[in-house]
Amino acid sequence: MNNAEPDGIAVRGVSAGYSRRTVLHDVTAHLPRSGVTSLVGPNGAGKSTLLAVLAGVLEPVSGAIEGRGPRRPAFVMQRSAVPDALPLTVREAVRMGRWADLGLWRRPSGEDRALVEECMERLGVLDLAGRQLGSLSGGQRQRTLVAQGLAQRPDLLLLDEPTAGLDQEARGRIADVLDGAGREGMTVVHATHDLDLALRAEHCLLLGNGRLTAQGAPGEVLTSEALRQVWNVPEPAHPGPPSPTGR
Ligand SMILES: Nc1ncnc2c1ncn2[C@@H]1O[C@H](COP(=O)(O)OP(=O)(O)OP(=O)(O)O)[C@@H](O)[C@H]1O
Repeated sequence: MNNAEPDGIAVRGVSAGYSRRTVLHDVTAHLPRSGVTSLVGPNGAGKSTLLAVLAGVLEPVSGAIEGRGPRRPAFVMQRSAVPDALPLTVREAVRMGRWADLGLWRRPSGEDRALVEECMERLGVLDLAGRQLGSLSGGQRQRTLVAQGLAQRPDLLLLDEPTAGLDQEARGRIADVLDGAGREGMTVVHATHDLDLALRAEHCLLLGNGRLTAQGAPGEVLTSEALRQVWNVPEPAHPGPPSPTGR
């Protein structure tokens, strides 16, 4: 399935922004192929902007992305970016994930239909297949959007805060699905404020103020010292509670 460069995806000196405002500055990073990378950083650090550049929907001002592979990346946006009133059922929304491969005229094959059912099943929304998106809870809608991303069978699966506002069970299910997608050969990149999810990834990029602060194994990158620095939190006068990484 995965036709990206064997070494993964290279982000080379990427600067990007909106109108004349540059918000991402000279980011050089490596995203390992067939695995999960988490993007961590405070609000406004540039995580969504980097995802948009990786997705190819935002042209960088300078620099380049190499090794994305020939297939169009799948970009699962924050569920708040999807209008509530979209008149679609869950099954129709997940089916839309097949559109890029089908083109305008080809009807979905049995294989396409089976893939749609499988993706709904993996995200636990099969029993909601006939429900309108607008009638779902936030977590159910989020799981539907992830199912739509998976149904695209991308080389590169990008997700913006896929577990935001979800309960423990739904977070665990999405984390399992992302791990599975990585094992199946997809390169998965997600922006998150969920440190547990970030720590489950194979690789992690820490962004602060539009710049890459650190990259590597999440347990090495997400130290309490590094998190304090990018979040601009002063050193505690007395030793505080241990960080999630225990470092
Ligand atoms: N469409 C846009 N037009 C103009 N500025 C934008 C746009 N999207 C984001 N920005 C600005 O770019 C900067 C980086 O935003 P971005 O959404 O990439 O950060 P983030 O790390 O994803 O934040 P969060 O954790 O809050 O989602 C912010 O200062 C933001 O205000």
